[in-house]
Amino acid sequence: MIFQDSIVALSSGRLPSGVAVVRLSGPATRQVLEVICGRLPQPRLAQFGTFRRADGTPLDAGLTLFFPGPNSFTGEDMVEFHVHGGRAVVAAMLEAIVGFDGVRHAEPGEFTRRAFLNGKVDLLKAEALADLVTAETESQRRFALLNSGAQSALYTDWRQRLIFARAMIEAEMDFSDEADVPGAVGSTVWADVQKMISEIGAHMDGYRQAEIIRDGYDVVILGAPNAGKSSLLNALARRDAAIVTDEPGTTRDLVEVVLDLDGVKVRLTDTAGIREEAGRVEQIGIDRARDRARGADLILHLVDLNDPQAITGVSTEARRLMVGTKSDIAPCSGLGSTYDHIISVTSGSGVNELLDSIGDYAAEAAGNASDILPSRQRHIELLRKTSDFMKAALEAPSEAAEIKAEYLRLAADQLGRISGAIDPEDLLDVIFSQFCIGK
Ligand SMILES: Nc1nc2c(c(=O)[nH]1)N(C=O)[C@@H](CNc1ccc(C(=O)N[C@@H](CCC(=O)O)C(=O)O)cc1)CN2
Ligand SMILES: Nc1nc2c(ncn2[C@@H]2O[C@H](COP(=O)(O)OP(=O)(O)OP(=O)(O)O)[C@@H](O)[C@H]2O)c(=O)[nH]1
Repeated sequence: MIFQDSIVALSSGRLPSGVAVVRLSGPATRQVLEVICGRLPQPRLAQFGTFRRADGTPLDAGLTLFFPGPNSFTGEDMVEFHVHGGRAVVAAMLEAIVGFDGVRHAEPGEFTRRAFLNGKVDLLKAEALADLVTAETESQRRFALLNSGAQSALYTDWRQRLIFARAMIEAEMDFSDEADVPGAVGSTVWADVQKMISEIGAHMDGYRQAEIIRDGYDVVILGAPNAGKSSLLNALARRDAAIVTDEPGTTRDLVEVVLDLDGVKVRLTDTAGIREEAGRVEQIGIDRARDRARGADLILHLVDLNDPQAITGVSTEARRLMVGTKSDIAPCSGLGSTYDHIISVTSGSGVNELLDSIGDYAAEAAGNASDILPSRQRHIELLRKTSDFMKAALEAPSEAAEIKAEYLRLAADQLGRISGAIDPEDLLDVIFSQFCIGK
């Protein structure tokens, strides 16, 4: 695809920085290079020199990397100017470059969008690159890197098998008048369609794991007022995120902290202490606590060993750890079997063991980030449609071979939409607007 506009942006991070990378892509690249560097540099070799405006005044001195199209990230002529990372330096470079005819500032994700439109990456890879840029934990990084290739391969394989299945069914239709066509073609084809339905189903089941990697493993601290919930949250977060007092009912709203436990993102939420007689504001907090517990992955149920009190109205499918608190002032007698952990935030006893347990459960739920999983709701919706069309193909009566073949075509098309091979236009704005500028 040939674009008239050239696009420029700062592609490296926040200024000031040691070095900043200004990236330009499009047909104006060569002309800009001839003016700013005074010549066209050798392709794909870093070259040092002075950058100048058209009137010869110097802008900065730095490295240039020229990627002639189509062998570049976008597929167009591209150049990277590696300049000193000062605000004024970058502003002067950008201003000089947008001064050329046909050059404008890039929109978020526009370099990757051009890479997609030029066939350099498919939508799955583009999404994975966005995930790689925003990855904060080790498991997010590994997952995004894996997805930048493996998801495409998996969906392409299914799509090709579906296209093959349809071709076989259509061939069988064309030759059905002839007596000696082997009827066995159909049965192998349908066995493979059945097999793909279960493969896709198993793959979709992994979406929760992908959500945990992306959004975090959801841990909720519950307990009666004064059980020591906020103290534990602060101890695990190693900062004063929640207010601690000896007054029951201190925490009224949800307080959330994000932890990185051995490369897995964990969201830890402190809640209002649950009790029956509460004032209006406190009651709202208690309702929120019960709500939050419903969707949690793990509940830490805290009980003050000196004053054990039940909590009511909590329904959740989450795993629950019973945690006895304030062991430093508790009489130590036969408490072991009721509690999974016994802790004292004051003395620190048991806190690291509890943190290790949370980390183990989170790591188990996130997996080892080596499975190929669907990574967007968009993928799930299209996979579900794929699978529904395949089921419809199987269920249609065998004399309606044409209808069966049509369902297989529809199924294959849904997979084509995931990678952007089919009908991508309506999706592009949604997907690329979530990128950062310069990517
Ligand atoms: N300086 C710099 N570092 C960077 C990037 C960049 O654009 N610039 N990247 C930006 O994301 C990533 C690397 N991704 C890249 C992907 C493709 C090509 C590229 O030139 N592709 C050509 C040639 C491939 C080849 O020689 O094998 C092509 O696809 O035709 C360059 C970088 C991370 N590091
Ligand atoms: N001795 C001792 N006191 C503790 C310990 N943990 C918390 N406390 C005290 O218990 C009181 C209540 O602690 P919080 O952490 O505010 O309890 P909470 O469960 O968040 O209370 P609410 O917000 O009212 O629901 C405070 O005075 C804390 O200092 C502990 O391990 N040992």
